[in-house]
Amino acid sequence: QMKRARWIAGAVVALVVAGGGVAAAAREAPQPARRYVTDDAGRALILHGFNTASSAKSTPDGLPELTEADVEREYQDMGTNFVRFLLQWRAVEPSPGTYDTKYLDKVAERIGWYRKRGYHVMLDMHQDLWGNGITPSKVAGNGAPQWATFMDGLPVATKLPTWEMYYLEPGVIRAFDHFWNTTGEHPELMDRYAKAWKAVADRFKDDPAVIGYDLMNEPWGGSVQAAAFETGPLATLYRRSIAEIRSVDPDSWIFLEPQAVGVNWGLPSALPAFDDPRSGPARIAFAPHLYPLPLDLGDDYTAGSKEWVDRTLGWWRDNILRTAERMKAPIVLGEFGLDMTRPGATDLVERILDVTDETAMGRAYWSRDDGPWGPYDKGKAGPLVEAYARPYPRAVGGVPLRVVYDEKAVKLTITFDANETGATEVYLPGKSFPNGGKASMGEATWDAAKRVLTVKTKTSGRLDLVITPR
Ligand SMILES: CN(C)c1ccc(C(=O)NC[C@H]2N[C@H](CO)[C@@H](O)[C@@H]2O)cc1
Repeated sequence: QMKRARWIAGAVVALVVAGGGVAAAAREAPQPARRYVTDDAGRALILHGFNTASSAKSTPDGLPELTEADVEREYQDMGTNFVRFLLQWRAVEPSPGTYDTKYLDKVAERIGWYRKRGYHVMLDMHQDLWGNGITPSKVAGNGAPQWATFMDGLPVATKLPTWEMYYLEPGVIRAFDHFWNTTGEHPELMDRYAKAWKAVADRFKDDPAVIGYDLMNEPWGGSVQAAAFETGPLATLYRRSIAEIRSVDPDSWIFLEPQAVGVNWGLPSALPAFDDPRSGPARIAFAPHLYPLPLDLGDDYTAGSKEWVDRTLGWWRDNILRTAERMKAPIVLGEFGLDMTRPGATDLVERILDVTDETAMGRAYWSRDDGPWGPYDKGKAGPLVEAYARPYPRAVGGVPLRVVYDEKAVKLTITFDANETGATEVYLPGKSFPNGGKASMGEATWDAAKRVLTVKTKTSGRLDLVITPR
């Protein structure tokens, strides 16, 4: 019966998505704008990594279960260069206006493990369902501290068939309504959140590994939804947080997410453009998530439903590009992922990696945790390791136009408009590039320990840099 109910719900939502998709398809398919998150030298970065880690949602200290050896293994196996590192507001600010420097020290220690290996760290103020305090037994929810949780005695079930349904519980809606000031009774909460970001930015503004801040994970508007939410209270929170961050940190990138519901599946976001009060070009990026609806409804990326998934991927791509164009922002796909034991899972990961390559998006897989979704399950490498260990340009000395990896020919082609920002660095996995790689132009240096080929090319003109095995 439950499955039937889910199907009916899914059919309704699929019609909405189809409607959205048809409407979107009726318009000109948008082209990637070739905007990138850049490093201090101005090189375009292709961010390729994981969310680390979901375990942070429930650990008492709000830190992910992670060792430096885990970071080393990830680098050796997959050559990633990026991590979306989960923070918890409850740990940053255990009581109003008091910031836990010991927690931030422990975060800094973990960032150090990534810094040693050349990673870029995006700090994610993570929440799901508001906070751990939405149920007395803490069975669901993470992120917000207890002192910021006001449910006015409204009920929250202690057992629901799926975790997402907690978002509809009266007590959870009320907690969000107070935070967004929809009730008008707690205007201080948004300000506290923005100032918590100021405290984090003040701590990490000079850390060369910290690329920036993902202001809120999968925002949920409570009683206010869709465009009213994204252009209303969500935009207000982002503007206030940007101002607080920029009051101490002029240079880190700021990553803004749309609302999760609908947009994760392919519906358009109404997120507006945001000013960046820094001297120099804006450093504000758009950071959506991608979870194809047919998979959320229990389908696999196989047989008949593969076509549907590909259609929703097309709508998602077009709508994300339209929002990024409105924002004049580069795109980092903050989350995508699935149970890697499902049929077609590896094909879907490879398809999504191709979409991000074609559209200049960074990407962080959900998630690094041990288990059937992750690269390792009970410590054993699964199919995701090979799929994720693909050759890619970590940094490009110019503006990339196309990145195409021809697996059969073992050939990576990077087309870019060269500039004077520096050399291009390419990660080459051991499986297809056992002895490293060679470049079709410029001066190439192979670092066998890091498995990185650094290519000094001309600093002007449109170049087609082709990398093949040495
Ligand atoms: C009803 N709402 C608001 C809702 C429903 C479903 C998701 C979701 O699947 N999210 C995908 C993944 N992202 C989180 C972590 O950010 C994971 O726990 C989810 O699997 C989000 C929100």
